[in-house]
Amino acid sequence: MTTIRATNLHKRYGAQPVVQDVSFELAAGETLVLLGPSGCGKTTLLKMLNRLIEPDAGTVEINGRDVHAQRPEVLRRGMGYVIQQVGLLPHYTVAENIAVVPKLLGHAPAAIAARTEALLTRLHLPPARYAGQLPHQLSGGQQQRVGLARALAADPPIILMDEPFGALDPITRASIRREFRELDELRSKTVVLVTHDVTEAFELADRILLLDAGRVQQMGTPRELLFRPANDFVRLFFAAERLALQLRVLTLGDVFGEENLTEANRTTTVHEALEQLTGAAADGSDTFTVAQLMAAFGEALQREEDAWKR
Ligand SMILES: Nc1ncnc2c1ncn2[C@@H]1O[C@H](COP(=O)(O)OP(=O)(O)OP(=O)(O)O)[C@@H](O)[C@H]1O
Repeated sequence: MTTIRATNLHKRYGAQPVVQDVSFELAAGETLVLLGPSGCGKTTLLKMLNRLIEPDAGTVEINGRDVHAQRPEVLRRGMGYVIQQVGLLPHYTVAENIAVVPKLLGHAPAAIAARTEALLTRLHLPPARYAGQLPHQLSGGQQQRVGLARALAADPPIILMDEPFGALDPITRASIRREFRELDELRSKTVVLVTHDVTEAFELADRILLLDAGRVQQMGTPRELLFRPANDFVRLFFAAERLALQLRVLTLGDVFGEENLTEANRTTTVHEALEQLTGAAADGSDTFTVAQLMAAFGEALQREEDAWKR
């Protein structure tokens, strides 16, 4: 089922077109990453989805209803929103910050408390320690987790995220990204996430919408963008990190053949497998070595490139 449908969106500021004729459809449960260079219109496009910005032309429908037919504040309560600056209320505790939207929606206090506890636990912020703290007592990564908990608190079916990990150092960023991927809570949600970080896009996206100067250059799976770029812009955009991205796109199933693997292993990416083989937790019980993996990866890449050429 289509959850979000954007049709022929246009936006200009003065003479500068910022979003030009953008259309896309998103199914329930999909994660779409809006990717592109600085100033290409990602944030503007995201904000059109919850009416923080109104388009000059074009429509946005959520579950078949034009967002223009809905009051912005009602629309926004149904869509979680996470931004880089987090925007926690400084004089409210972590728990109070998370409860803002459920309270507005009139949820019962006991239900709100239970939900807050569950979310904090799942996001590795033990409630006994963190629920009563103020935002300034938390690290940037912890604040970002609270921002995510707040967006999830009222269990909205759609979550919009604008550079949610942008303010974090690279190590915290990678670990929060991993938690984010593994959060059951998010699996069923429709997520639209803005980033200019190519690796982040490849790790999180079901599909990527790559923009340049307000225009869609290509929309597709990470694999499609990497192996079947629609134009030179797309090809060059990924050129510098091509190998790292190929490691993230190809799975053990692609490399060794699905029939040779357990179900759990098939969808492990080559990148993850390399981390496991070389990381601190490696216990020597693996059925292949780094050298075997890299050789098979090289062959799989060749097969992939040949397949797209045909
Ligand atoms: N309120 C505004 N008035 C005038 N120009 C604006 C306004 N908001 C955005 N712009 C311009 O529109 C263009 C797109 O901005 P937008 O924030 O959507 O880009 P972005 O892709 O999200 O960029 P970044 O990755 O740097 O955040 C930029 O050139 C920006 O300067």
